[in-house]
Amino acid sequence: MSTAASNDTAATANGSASGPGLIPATILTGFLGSGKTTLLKRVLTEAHGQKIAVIENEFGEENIDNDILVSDTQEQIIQLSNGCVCCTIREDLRTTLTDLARRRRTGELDFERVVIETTGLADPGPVAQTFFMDDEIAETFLLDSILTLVDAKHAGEQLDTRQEARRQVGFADQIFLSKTDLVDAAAVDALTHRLKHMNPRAPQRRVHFGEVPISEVFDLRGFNLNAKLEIDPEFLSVDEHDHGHDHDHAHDHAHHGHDHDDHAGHDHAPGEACNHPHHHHHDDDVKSFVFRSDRPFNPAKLEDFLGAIVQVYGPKMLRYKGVLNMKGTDKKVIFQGVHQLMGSDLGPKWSPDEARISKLVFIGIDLPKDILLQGLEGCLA
Ligand SMILES: Nc1nc2c(ncn2[C@@H]2O[C@H](COP(=O)(O)OP(=O)(O)OP(=O)(O)O)[C@@H](O)[C@H]2O)c(=O)[nH]1
Repeated sequence: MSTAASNDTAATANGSASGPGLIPATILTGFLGSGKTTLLKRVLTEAHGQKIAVIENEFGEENIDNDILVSDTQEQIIQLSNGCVCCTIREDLRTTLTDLARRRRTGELDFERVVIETTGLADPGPVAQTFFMDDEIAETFLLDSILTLVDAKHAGEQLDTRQEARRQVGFADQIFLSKTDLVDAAAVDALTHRLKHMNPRAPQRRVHFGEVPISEVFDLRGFNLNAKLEIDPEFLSVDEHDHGHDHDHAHDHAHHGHDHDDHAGHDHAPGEACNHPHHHHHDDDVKSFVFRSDRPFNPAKLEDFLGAIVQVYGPKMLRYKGVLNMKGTDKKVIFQGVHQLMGSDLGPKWSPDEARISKLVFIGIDLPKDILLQGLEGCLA
């Protein structure tokens, strides 16, 4: 069972966490061997002048499932980059973070941000939730984003067979594709497409042996309520009809391929045989869908509905995020959540010439799309 499922905390508003003085934290995740350490090393080398505390999670799979982030068999290495300080402690993540913050306050340690590299088998959900469930952590740290490395060579099989790999994609605020040098362009395209269906809101970027500008790694504010939503509207309109049926390896490729190709811009006549790798369909359990409406929400109804929904489906709701048109305010309401924890924040005003369209994307495991869409429809004013 996933650790996330054991979290039965009631929905909690987390508000905006972007105040000054908060220490930004980045979660670096990705399946075994996907290139996390390679990327981190590059970033630490490139980040001259920045002091970065790195928390390496070397947790066994059993520990992850039994007790979130407590390791009793292996060391947790907290290491500060740029040759500052290295120390080793054996604690859970919360204690580790609290301790880091305390030592920073007392001047014992000096760092500007924290990177947590999770093990390749970790579900990043509980790691992310640590930042919202503990007041002291929430007052000290700001979860900047979850970065997910995806190994272009092995992701196909990993996503087919490993739920952790799919969850890592579902949680991502930013996806980095590694090892694209080992596969052909069509395979990369197919993977990109698949990942986008699983998580339409995470931008994807190829990285060759971790080479990525530091500006694309830090201060993304991907997890932040006032961050802008990165959803490609065109993609999602394709997604709507594309996901109305089960994907199946046995499907007629030419038929389905046509839908995909319309979107991907690869033209071929309907029914024409096509061996483009897009046409290997996957029944990924991590899926996404979008709610959209030009009618405003009734805030009380919406709160009741979502509160009830997360009680039931929270463990399956990896990420949900949206910009809402709420009755009673002329500001955008930015809403997001992870599992049972959700929060909202007032964003900028709708501009006079802008259509006030609510958009809410859900990324989760076998989510009851119809129940959610109909329920949300019922919350409109
Ligand atoms: N060809 C190729 N190899 C890469 C690339 N990025 C990383 N690698 C190699 O992939 C292997 C695994 O990389 P790591 O950075 O150790 O992966 P990791 O995600 O930290 O691995 P775990 O800690 O085991 O989960 C290493 O041999 C890297 O050199 C890439 O873009 N192309």
